[in-house]
Amino acid sequence: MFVLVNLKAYPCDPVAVATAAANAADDSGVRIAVAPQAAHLDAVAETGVETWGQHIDPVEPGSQTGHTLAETVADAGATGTLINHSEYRVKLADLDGAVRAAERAGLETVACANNPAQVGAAAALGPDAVAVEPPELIGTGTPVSQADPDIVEDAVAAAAAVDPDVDVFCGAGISTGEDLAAAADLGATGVLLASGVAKADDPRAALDDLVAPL
Ligand SMILES: O=C[C@H](O)COP(=O)(O)O
Repeated sequence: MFVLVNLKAYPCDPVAVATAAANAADDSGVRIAVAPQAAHLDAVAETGVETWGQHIDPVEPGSQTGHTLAETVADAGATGTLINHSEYRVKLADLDGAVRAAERAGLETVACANNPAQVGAAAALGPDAVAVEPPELIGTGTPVSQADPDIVEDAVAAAAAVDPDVDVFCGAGISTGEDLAAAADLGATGVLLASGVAKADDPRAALDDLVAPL
């Protein structure tokens, strides 16, 4: 299982969380990545943790003020990026363009989707993985694997029907090892989570609990 921790815009210390994640990954052998704000990519990457962007734009180098360029994200030390997070949705054409931009820059991609139908559409664009997240469960602490297990299984089926090479992750409300194990049982090969770690008093303890069943 891949554990992708999105720090969103939470007022946490990104380097402290990244250091905790790097140590938890080293000690457990579990793949853990951290996606900080774009301005914190360099500092997070310097901790040695696998570092991801939260977003890239479907633009090429050049006259593109205010956009997040895939190459810059890679230069800052990221090896992958989220695209189309529920809190930063993009048009289908821009999702396509962002996946192509990530390929150009050598970034791995996780395209987010709200439901299995969107998972199928996103998978058709050839990201490395899709992450299904019911928006109403984000930040609630109620895990998608418990509140809506069918959506995870249906997302796995929807992606497999389009492109069996696209991995399926799930997210929303995941914060414990039990949640992570339930996601794996439903066919997910990774989880996308945020508040359970970014808002934890002790991020290292939260991460250790998450990966304990693996
Ligand atoms: O990117 C992460 C997801 O939106 C899940 O957030 P959450 O773990 O706070 O529910």
